[in-house]
Amino acid sequence: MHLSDILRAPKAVLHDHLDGGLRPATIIELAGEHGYRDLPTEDPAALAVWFRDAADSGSLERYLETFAHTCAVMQTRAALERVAAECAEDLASDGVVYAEVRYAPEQHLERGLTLDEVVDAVNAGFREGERRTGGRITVRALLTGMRHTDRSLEIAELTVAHRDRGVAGFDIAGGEIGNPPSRHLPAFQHLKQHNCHFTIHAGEAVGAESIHEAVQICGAERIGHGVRITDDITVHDDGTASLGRLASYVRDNGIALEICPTSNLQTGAAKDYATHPIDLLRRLGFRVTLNTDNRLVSGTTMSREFAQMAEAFGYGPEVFEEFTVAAVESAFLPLPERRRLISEVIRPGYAALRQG
Ligand SMILES: O=c1[nH]cnc2c1ncn2[C@@H]1O[C@H](CO)[C@@H](O)[C@H]1O
Ligand SMILES: [Zn+2]
Repeated sequence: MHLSDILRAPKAVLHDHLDGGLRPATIIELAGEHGYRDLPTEDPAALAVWFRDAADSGSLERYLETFAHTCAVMQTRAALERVAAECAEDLASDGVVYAEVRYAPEQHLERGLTLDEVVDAVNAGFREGERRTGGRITVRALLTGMRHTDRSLEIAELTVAHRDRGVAGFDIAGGEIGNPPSRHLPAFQHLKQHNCHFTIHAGEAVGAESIHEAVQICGAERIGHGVRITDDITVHDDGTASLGRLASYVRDNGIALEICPTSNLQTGAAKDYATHPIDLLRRLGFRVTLNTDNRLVSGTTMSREFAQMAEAFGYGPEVFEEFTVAAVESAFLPLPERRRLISEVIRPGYAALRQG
């Protein structure tokens, strides 16, 4: 598949962090405005390389340290609006037609904004970005609770309060080791009580037990990463595979896995593209979606993830159409909107690609 076709293909991303995807030049400008002096360099190209290299350590904790610089410059209404608008523009120019973009409101309070003001600012930025692209993209926010802090219930309440106004669901993120999903059970119970959507980062730095908690104790509808579901899958010498009870449950219930290959290589959740579990999971019938995680920190785009997977596994447009349809089917959007996106945007887009 040619890069131009990959760029043109309609894409949907369910797992993309707002604070992991800033334009390097914007970080530098905002740092100037905020009086933030701790950036490792003031050259945009060098800054992009710095993020990717610093995050490429094989450890999730080290990967997450780089976010101190992006969060530092996302502390005012104007900065949040700008970053969100640019995020929508950048995704749209990469061919993304639907995006769920997540961030942790609690990380943007250093200069006096309230949680509600943070959410309003980011939403205003997304609306502005959608408008600038002429409506080529629809963006929804997911609000993230940080797993090492104690604000998840508050963020779950914030999610319920802002739903139907640009916020589609909730997530927890941050260091997985020592902070299991069950630690945030009250947040998930609140969301369930209010019929609200949520996904959980699980099975990235910790194995299947984290996914078990996320799905069976907390009730996650989707799993962020989830690659370590392979702990519960045995691949035999003849290439066949046996699934344990948890893997079967996740597959048979169509629980979407928000897979982010490049990020996994940086954090050590996977060894290389060629042996990334995405292909095994897809062949076994899991609901696989392909995602960026952090466009700046992982030095990637949706098109780049597609291209890496095309190279590693020979995927063509059929597989990318399958991933995209799976993503939209698992989106936290009302069903008629999901169906409309699939029948009016995704299917025709891939049909046009096949006709050349
Ligand atoms: O792959 C990941 N695993 C766990 N946490 C992450 C990942 N990527 C980003 N964040 C965390 O989510 C916060 C809100 O967006 C970021 O600040 C970062 O700390
Ligand atoms: Zn993530």
